[in-house]
Amino acid sequence: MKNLLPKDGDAVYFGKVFSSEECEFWMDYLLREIPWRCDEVLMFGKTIFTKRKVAWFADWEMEYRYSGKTRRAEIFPEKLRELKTAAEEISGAKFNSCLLNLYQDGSQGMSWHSDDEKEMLHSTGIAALSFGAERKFVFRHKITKEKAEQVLENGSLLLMKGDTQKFWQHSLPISKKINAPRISLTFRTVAKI
Ligand SMILES: O=C(O)CCC(=O)C(=O)O
Ligand SMILES: [Fe+2]
Repeated sequence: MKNLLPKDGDAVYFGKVFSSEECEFWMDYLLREIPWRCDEVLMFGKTIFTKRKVAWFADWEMEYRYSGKTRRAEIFPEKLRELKTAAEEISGAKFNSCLLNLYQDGSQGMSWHSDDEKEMLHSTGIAALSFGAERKFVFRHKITKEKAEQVLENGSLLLMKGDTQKFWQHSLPISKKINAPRISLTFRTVAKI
């Protein structure tokens, strides 16, 4: 367990928290059972559809804002709660929602951003579980432009908390060498509105 950031935030990498068998089970389950769809995001005032696919779940049918758009989350499927419970037990925090991301291969990634929507309660942080292909995850300080990176392993957990979103952006860079899918589950706490 280590903090990946030299200052202004806590990004704790727990490494692998699931066995290979568990990873295989979850990858298969998530690919088959999640209603994946392309995401709509606002880019320079225009709506675009992402190559990456997403799904949102929450404890109740909540509305939330992400990337300039208001969406509605579906209720957590019972099975998926097992992953939420695991993320909560390991991180010691509680979450009420989850954004799942599916990257079919290394041609799909996520550009620089902070998860700093005002409805997000930052005290608990964001816990990200990774399954499938190993991908590099990079942090960049908003002022000094310092960088920190970590390869997110199959079955690993990353917890971003404290001032991380305030001072750092993060991204999942494209890597043409990778031709297997990766799924991330990013557990969050959204304020009731
Ligand atoms: O896929 C990842 O690990 C990162 C996802 C992310 O940054 C997000 O969902 O906000
Ligand atoms: Fe993010």
